[in-house]
Amino acid sequence: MAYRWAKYVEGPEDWGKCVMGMDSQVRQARLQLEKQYLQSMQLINNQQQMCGAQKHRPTHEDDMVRKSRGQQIVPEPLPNIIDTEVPRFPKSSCAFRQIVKAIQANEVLKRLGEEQLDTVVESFTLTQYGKGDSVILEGSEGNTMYIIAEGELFVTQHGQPLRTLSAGDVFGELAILYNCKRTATVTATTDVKLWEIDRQTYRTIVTQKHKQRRQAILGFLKEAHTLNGLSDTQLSRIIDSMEECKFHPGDIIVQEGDEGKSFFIILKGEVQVTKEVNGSQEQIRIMRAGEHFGELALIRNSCRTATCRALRDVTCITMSKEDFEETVPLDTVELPKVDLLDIEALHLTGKKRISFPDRPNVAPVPLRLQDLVPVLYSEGRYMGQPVTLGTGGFGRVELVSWGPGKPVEYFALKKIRKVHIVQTCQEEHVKMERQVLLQSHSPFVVRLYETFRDSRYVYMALEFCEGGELWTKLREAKYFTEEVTIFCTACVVEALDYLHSNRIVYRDLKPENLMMDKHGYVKLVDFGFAKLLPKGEKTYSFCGTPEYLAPEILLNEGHDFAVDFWMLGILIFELLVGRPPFCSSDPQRIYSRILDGEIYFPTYVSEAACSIISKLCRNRPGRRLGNARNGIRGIKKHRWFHKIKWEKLAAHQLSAPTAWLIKKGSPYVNFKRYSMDLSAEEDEFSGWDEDF
Ligand SMILES: Nc1ncnc2c1ncn2[C@@H]1O[C@H](COP(=O)(O)OP(=O)(O)OP(=O)(O)O)[C@@H](O)[C@H]1O
Ligand SMILES: Nc1nc2c(ncn2[C@@H]2O[C@@H]3COP(=O)(O)O[C@H]3[C@H]2O)c(=O)[nH]1
Ligand SMILES: Nc1nc2c(ncn2[C@@H]2O[C@@H]3COP(=O)(O)O[C@H]3[C@H]2O)c(=O)[nH]1
Repeated sequence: MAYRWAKYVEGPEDWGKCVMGMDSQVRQARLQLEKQYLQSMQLINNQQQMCGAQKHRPTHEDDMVRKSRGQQIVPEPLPNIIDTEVPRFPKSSCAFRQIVKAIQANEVLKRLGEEQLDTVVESFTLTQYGKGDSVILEGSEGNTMYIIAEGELFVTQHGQPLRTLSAGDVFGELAILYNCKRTATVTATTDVKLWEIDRQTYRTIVTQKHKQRRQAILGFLKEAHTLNGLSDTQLSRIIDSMEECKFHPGDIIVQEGDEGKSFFIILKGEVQVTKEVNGSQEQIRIMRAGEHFGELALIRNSCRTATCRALRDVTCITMSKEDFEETVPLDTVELPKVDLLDIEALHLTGKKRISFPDRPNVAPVPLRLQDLVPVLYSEGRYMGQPVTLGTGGFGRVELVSWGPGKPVEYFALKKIRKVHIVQTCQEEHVKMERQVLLQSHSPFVVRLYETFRDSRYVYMALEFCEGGELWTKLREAKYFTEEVTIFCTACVVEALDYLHSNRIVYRDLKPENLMMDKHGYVKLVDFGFAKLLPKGEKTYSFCGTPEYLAPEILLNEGHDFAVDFWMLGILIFELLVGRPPFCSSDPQRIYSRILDGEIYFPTYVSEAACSIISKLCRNRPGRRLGNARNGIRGIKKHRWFHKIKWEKLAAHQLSAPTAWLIKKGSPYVNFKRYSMDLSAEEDEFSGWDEDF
């Protein structure tokens, strides 16, 4: 289908949140935004023209639907990386510059902060290969990234020549982010010298630096008397909303008499504070790293009371008044004695937050593996073979029911190959999946009745979602109507609400992980990446599906519940459009687009949908809808969801607009057909699975 694309600019109520930095710049940027907004609204309404910069218009490749399932990036166990000392290797300034230049030419790595960059560069080691040596073999697992110091190499794929690489070129760069398979072979055509760095070293540096920086900023915020009394969780949210800005010597950051719109914390450099006395500027003080300014006008709702000027190169983190208010209400700034988020949570639970229908998380009678029998295909080419509902790298999910003489009741039996789990070091994740699912009692989360084990498999007896996968339905329909999308994602919001209030972050939202019951209600399945996360803490594992990864995961900044809101925004987009907003056959391009953060919408997408997606997919996690002080209620109250009666949805009292997607017939009619699994599985006796 051919349609036009537009870049959405958040509406007037969001303008203050769109722009950070100096007040005078804010005013200019607002005018610009206002102009763009009016233009884009006109264009969206007319559905006639492109808005935004033409040169960024999505290419033909972007326009294609996602035909294959998103490849999961499995969290990698990296024990104690955070506490490890990274090796450093002194380099000549010429070598240093060569490495910096190569990094800065890379779409993802160029976003490293100054301190991270220096340490990363120092950690590269020099290695040599002879003419004819293969440095990378297509299909092998990658752990190292290279920059060519001297010599030439040749790239081939499936035996076909691709290109020549020479001094300064980077290759094998994806391996620095995660454990991926090499996509091409790289062979030295001369003797070569290469700079190399492995993933563990890179991640250790980046993660350590982010942690140190976060700790330092938290320390500064705790010192700020105006924020005295805010909890660590609130301060952490403030950090998640703040952006870095730089000023040159002489720049006026805050002008006396101007309207105050943001406040600043100095990370580096010196800021002079002056006040006008009898027509001339009198210095009041010099402020340095750790001190903050610009809060007075913000709190008093008055004009700036002094001028603040950069004395040398200054780096600050800054936050707008609107963001500050969204994170922590201003009227509580001076005297919050208790954790507001706790009060909010109490208030919510007291208000009979979710009234689930009475569905205990247990099967009618105790389940035993020997009581379950496979359901067999009753027609077609697989007639008489066991019904497989789905497969994954782990094994498969089969349809089973009680044995003869019992009432007909179906279960989905997930069989996980133990050898595979041990080989890929996924024991902890499978255990976590079991723990989270057994503890979850929500109609929007697939129920786990019982788990079993034998010498080859661990088993999960799951509630059978007979409506099938949303992914398959989406491929059949190409894209969903707004009504269907609203309903599906409302179910997801309920699931996230439930999980987050139980401190569980999901981390793998996508249509492939959503299934429907027979009425068309949507449930989350596949909790392989779910994690219990204490309040205010971050987790650092790199995992998810490329198109759905949040910027903070890509940047190894540490992430928390806000990644689920980002992924919700991507999901809404994919359901409405048929493909995610950041899409390419080349993962590097996906990542660079995610980090650029510009979303282009086909013009048929409603303004309300553009608005909610843009708010969920804000780059800074602290600024995302769902992560502000109203929590997930902020999402539920968004106008895009105005037709959803949340209490009725929770009680399954709404008729699902998805019902027409579900075929009637055999219990497996909504599933693809699979032939029988004939592979011989190995035994595994290490005992990691004794809880199953
Ligand atoms: N409760 C269920 N009811 C019906 N079918 C199911 C159920 N759970 C899983 N399936 C089917 O099995 C497939 C694989 O299940 P699941 O996603 O849980 O496994 P996974 O290993 O975690 O998969 P992947 O390797 O894709 O991550 C699903 O895509 C779906 O088709
Ligand atoms: N797939 C592919 N890789 C290329 C190309 N040109 C250079 N390379 C590099 O070859 C490398 C092979 O291993 P990786 O997949 O890790 O990373 C790949 C790229 O860095 C190209 O055109 N295609
Ligand atoms: N008025 C005043 N502002 C100061 C002083 N020292 C630092 N500042 C900072 O200068 C800032 C100017 O902008 P604001 O009035 O928003 O907030 C002010 C304070 O954060 C001082 O002695 N007087």
